[in-house]
Parts: sequence; structure tokens; C-alpha cells
Amino acid sequence: MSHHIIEIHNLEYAYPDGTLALRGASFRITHGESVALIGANGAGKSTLLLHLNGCLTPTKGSVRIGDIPVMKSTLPTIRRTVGMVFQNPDDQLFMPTVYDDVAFGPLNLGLPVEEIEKRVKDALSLVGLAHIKEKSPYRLSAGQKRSVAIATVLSTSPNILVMDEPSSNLDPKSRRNLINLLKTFTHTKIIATHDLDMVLDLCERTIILHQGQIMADGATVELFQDVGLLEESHLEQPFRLAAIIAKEF
Ligand SMILES: Nc1ncnc2c1ncn2[C@@H]1O[C@H](COP(=O)(O)OP(=O)(O)OP(=O)(O)O)[C@@H](O)[C@H]1O
Repeated sequence: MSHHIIEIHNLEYAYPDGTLALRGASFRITHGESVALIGANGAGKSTLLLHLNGCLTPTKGSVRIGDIPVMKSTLPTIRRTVGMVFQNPDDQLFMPTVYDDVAFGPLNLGLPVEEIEKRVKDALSLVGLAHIKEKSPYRLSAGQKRSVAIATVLSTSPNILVMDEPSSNLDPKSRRNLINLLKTFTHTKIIATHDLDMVLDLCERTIILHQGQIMADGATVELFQDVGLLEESHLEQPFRLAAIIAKEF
């Protein structure tokens, strides 16, 4: 059995209009790792993440979750293992109330009613939104929608948490709460983001995508010291990096 929980091999993806969004990306992630996926707008981050739960099918190459190849016949198992927080919360919220949205995943897992109620309560408390459980998701602020979208995934207790720009639209306190929450989540995480301060807090490893290819893959603190590399990805060195490096020596 492979000890890699995610294995991406030579992944290529062309959208139906011909845009080649991924051009031969390969990497492996070990159980329990927290990995950041960074890169300029249009680098291919969302496209790559959408392959992890089979929302997109590779044009070439392969994706495995543990020993299971991601393909049509394995999707039910894959989606129980991989919890995906989409870039746009509107793609994730479709029920009449916040409660129903967060209960949807556990309900589909066939869990008993008391367990579903507990999971919804816990997930909403974790994101600090228990007080709006009866509201319509369509009547929430952008940041609240993002937090509910995160709760819909937490309630399914996935082994792998995949998040596409989870901190965008969050106010500083909600962002800090999210970081603290994710720190407690000891399973495997892969997070696409432009928020490099959050990466410093959460991800010991960073993969940089550039025009659909992997430009760098290594220890976050080391990669972030390479200003040229960050500039190529339209990113800036986070201020806190210097303090972190000083602490390490
Ligand atoms: N539905 C689509 N049809 C055609 N091309 C697409 C589609 N979605 C994305 N693309 C293209 O694929 C490439 C990769 O896009 P993707 O959304 O994966 O980038 P990203 O790194 O997530 O960007 P961002 O940081 O802006 O979210 C871009 O060139 C984009 O224009």
C-alpha cells in the first residue's frame, strides 16, 4: 500500500475551449501533510484542486487518493475521503437554510439523525455561525457564506481537506479563527491561496504552480526566501518571514 495519500502523475487538463490549464504536473502528498498551492492568477490552482475529487477528469495523466484512482466508478468513495471547499461559496450552498446545507453531507453519508444534528452543531460552532442556522445561505455576507461553505465540509469529517482560497472575504478576526481552526485539523490539507501569511501559519510545504506546471516544491520557509521565485508568481514575501527565520536561528 502506498503511504502517499495523494498522488498526481503527469496531469494535463485542457478545457473544452482548448485552454491548456495544466501541463504535466506531478507531486505526492503524505498522510497528515499541510501543503499550500500558490501561483499567479490563472496558474492552474483551481483546475488542479478540482481533479482531487473528480469534478474534472484529466486529459492526460492520473490522480490517486491513497490506493484509489480518481475515476467515475470511484467517485462515491473519493468524495467521502476528500472534502472540497470551492473557490466560490455559491457553488457549494444550495439548500433553503444554513442548517440544511451543513446537514446535507452527513445526511448523504447515511448517518443517524442524532449524529447529523451533532455534526451540524459542532461545525457551525467551529466557524462561529451557530446563531444563523435558520437563515437562507443566499442572504448572507460573502464572508459568512465562505464560513458556511467550510462548515458544510467539516461536518462530513473528511480525511483530506482541500480548500480553494479559504481566507478570501474573511474579516481579520474570522480569518484568524479559520487559521486556528485549521491548525487543529490534523488530517491532510491542501490549500490554494494568495494569503502567504496564512501559508506560514499552516503549511510546512509549498508547491508553486506557473502556467500549469510545477515551478517549485519544497519547505515553505525556504521557498519564501526566494524573492525572484515569488515575484514570478506575482507574490510578495510576507513581512512575518524575517521574524520566523530569526526565531529559527
Ligand atoms: N471553464 C473554463 N474554460 C476555459 N478556460 C478556463 C476555465 N476555467 C479556467 N480556465 C483557464 O484555465 C487556466 C487556469 O485557471 P485556474 O482557475 O485553474 O487558475 P488559478 O490558479 O486558480 O487562478 P486564480 O488565482 O485567479 O484563482 C486559466 O488560463 C483560465 O483562464
